[in-house]
Amino acid sequence: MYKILTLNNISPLGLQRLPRDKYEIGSEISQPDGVLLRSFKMHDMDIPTSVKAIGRAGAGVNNIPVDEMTKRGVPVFNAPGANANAVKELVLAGLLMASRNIHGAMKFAAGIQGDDAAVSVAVEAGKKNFVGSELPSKTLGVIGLGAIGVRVANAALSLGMKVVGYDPLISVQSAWQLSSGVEKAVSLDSLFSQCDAITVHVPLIDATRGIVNADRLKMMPKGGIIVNLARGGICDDKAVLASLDSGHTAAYVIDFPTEALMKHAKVISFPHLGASTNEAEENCAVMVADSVSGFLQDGTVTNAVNFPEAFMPRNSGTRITIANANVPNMVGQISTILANAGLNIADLLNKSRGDIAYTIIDLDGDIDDQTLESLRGIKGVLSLRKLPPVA
Ligand SMILES: NC(=O)C1=CN([C@@H]2O[C@H](COP(=O)(O)OP(=O)(O)OC[C@H]3O[C@@H](n4cnc5c(N)ncnc54)[C@H](O)[C@@H]3O)[C@@H](O)[C@H]2O)C=CC1
Ligand SMILES: O=C(O)CCC(=O)C(=O)O
Repeated sequence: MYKILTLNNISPLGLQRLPRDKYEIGSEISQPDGVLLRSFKMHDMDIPTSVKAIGRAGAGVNNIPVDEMTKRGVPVFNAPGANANAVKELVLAGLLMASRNIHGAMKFAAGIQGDDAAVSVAVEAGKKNFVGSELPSKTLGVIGLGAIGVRVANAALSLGMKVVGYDPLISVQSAWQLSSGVEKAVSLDSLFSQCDAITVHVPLIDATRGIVNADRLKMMPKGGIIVNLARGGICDDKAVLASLDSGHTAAYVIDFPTEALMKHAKVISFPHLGASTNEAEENCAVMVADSVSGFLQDGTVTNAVNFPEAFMPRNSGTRITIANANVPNMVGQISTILANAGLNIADLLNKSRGDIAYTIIDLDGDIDDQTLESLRGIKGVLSLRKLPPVA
């Protein structure tokens, strides 16, 4: 029986992928084998040593101590692209809300008092204060062309906008999916200087913290719109507020409001709503539950942010999996110990990613505790698991 601790509500469709004859699931589970979460902040949590896998039902993993888990040899899985359409739709909504002053106009309309005739007079008199502008005459800058950025860029093109993108680390897959109509910015500064609206779709990491800052906001034409549905911290909120106050920036759409942001008339705040659709919640939960169960039951690795992809079909024997530092002669040391124990390797897969390597070995016969301890004793081994033969 595997024990799964849930730190947030996970869509039942995902939890159904973990059958109850094999999985005990709950929010109060002790000594869990796996953890499933969404935005719960794990940095201050004492993560039990029983944890073998963590599954983030979403994209961003800045709420998880990934480096610490890597040192423990614990994979952290996410659900790449599973909520991208949901975020794209809210970005487009935010862009339209800002460019058509929908937010202020709705507040005005909700505040009108009186009978039908009075309402009609107030509506016609008040609407001049909310004149907006249309998207086709505008240039959108998209920073980060991954699962979400590509969808936003392509959708904005189809709405008639000119689109400029920036992503020095763009993946081959994203490059294939990106419309050829999206122009490439040579630098962030160049993107800011040519865009009327800018939307960020990068992870929050040291390199992206504060990339929307006072100097770059000044490079934008007057009346610009900033959309941040990625993470608080990617935009320097103080600089954005100052630019809104000066009248240079027209609107800020944010999915991570703070007290100061929420009070501001030119800020459109959403309550971290980007991925909150039934479809996205189900997609994310299913994808990550499958990754976690694949790892717990078979040692396979799909969509981990800190482990290499690793898949080897299961034979009927005992399987061992080893995560170790990516240094020379690890496989040599492992196979020597197995040979000395009289164990034959039926199948072996060894993959690496950066500083970490991961090995799956199917054995003819069982492996005893002493041999397992010898393997654990190899310098550089981070974690080792023995998976019983498939029933
Ligand atoms: N508001 C919400 O509910 C949601 C927010 N997000 C946020 O959006 C972010 C992006 O999500 P996805 O597009 O799914 O991730 P992704 O991993 O598919 O794309 C991220 C892109 O950012 C690029 N990138 C990384 N560093 C960069 C840099 N310094 N400059 C420019 N580009 C850089 C990468 O090359 C990659 O193409 C997530 O990390 C998360 O923080 C994601 C889903 C929901
Ligand atoms: O689970 C959520 O609602 C948040 C989604 C998110 O921020 C992400 O996937 O990075």
